[in-house]
Amino acid sequence: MTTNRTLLEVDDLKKHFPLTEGIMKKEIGRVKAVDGVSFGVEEGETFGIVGESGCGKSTAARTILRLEEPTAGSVRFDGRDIVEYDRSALKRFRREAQMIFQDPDSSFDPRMSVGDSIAEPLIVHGMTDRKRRRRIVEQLLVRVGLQAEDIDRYPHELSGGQKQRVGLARALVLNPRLLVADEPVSALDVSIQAEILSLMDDLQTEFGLSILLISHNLGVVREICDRVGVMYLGEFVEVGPTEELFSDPQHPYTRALVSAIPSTDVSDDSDRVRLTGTVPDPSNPPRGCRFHTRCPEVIPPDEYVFEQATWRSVLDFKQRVASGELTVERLSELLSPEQSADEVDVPETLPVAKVERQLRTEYDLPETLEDARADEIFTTAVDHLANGRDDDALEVLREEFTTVCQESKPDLREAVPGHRNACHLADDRQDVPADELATSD
Ligand SMILES: Nc1ncnc2c1ncn2[C@@H]1O[C@H](COP(=O)(O)OP(=O)(O)OP(=O)(O)O)[C@@H](O)[C@H]1O
Repeated sequence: MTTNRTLLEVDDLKKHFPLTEGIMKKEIGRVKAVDGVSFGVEEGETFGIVGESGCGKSTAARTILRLEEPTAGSVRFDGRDIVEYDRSALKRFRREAQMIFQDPDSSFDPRMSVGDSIAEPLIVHGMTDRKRRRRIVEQLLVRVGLQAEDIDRYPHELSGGQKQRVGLARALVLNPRLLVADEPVSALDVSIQAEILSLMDDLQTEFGLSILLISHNLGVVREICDRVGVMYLGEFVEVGPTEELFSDPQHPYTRALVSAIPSTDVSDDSDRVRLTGTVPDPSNPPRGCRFHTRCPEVIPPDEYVFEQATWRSVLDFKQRVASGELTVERLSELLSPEQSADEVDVPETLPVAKVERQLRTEYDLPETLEDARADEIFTTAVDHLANGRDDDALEVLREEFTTVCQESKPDLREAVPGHRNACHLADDRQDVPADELATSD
């Protein structure tokens, strides 16, 4: 139950880590782990951040809690910027904003009893009355589904699920207003996951908590989040109400993630979107839309007619040429897959027709592209490659096979009230009145 009062407000938050070299630690680049993220969490609301491993979720959470200093942007908690907190405000913030982790062991000292672990924050914050502490801890243990007698047990005597319940008790003992949960259930069995999520949901209502839930698992965020932000390479690509985001995902990346959620009908994967390629390096993110290098819906150039899947393959080919991988040497290896790399004879030039056949097979391209002019460009590029002129091949491809997705960065904009997404495909929709959008399919 939210109050419509914003507790946490994150504005254009950035956290970059320097990449250094040598003993002088010369900066040679920056990992843009979080690169301009904005969202708010209301009192009593659960906001989820979801995305693949390495997209910056944990760094965002740690920076929001000021466990890392932000590179830029602001985080306001209850209206005040956390970067400007003095010591006493920071101490209060440490009480009001708590975190739980994937591995509950990391928050426990194995030599401390469950009771002592949960009570530790009370001592740190000045509660000296031992009996009172014990009473509070016993009540909390019951509240998180354990027994008062568990107070004298030790972490090694507990199962993973029980440990996470103790982790929750410890996080709640100071009566916080915000709980940041970083992959709180991903180390647990699926049956236990549902129990812990349902417990978090109950505790939220009971304690009037706001929760920031971080997970790579869409099923988990769908379970308890009111709203979700989908993160890719340090940025949000879509932010919206959970059910809307799952039933009508606006961004191709969200569509791909949602389609990959295992269906109850295992034979039905007809709508499943398969993403090609790996997540690019966050120290050198792609130009334009960061997702364009993997996007199944990447926009083709106006000048040519392409089937969508063919255009994706052509761009994959262009990216491989740009990576400098398709040298005559590498192509020779591709043409002789039965030989090991050091056995392959590398001539100065290769037969163009053979290379072309091989590349068409590899990129699942038809014998001739639908658009005759596009086919000519492809053949010209292959001709350059087969003759060792990689730079010329790249120049032709760069000049002719362009996409707005690479050329300009889409803004995160509201296409439907309360639902933002950053995609050029949605740009046409920006001018349509919101009430029409809500009813259009
Ligand atoms: N202290 C650090 N120094 C340098 N790079 C870092 C540091 N912490 C994180 N990174 C990098 O920042 C990027 C984002 O990492 P982060 O852990 O926030 O992602 P994540 O989405 O939480 O992934 P995971 O679920 O795998 O932890 C990664 O490329 C990671 O290697």
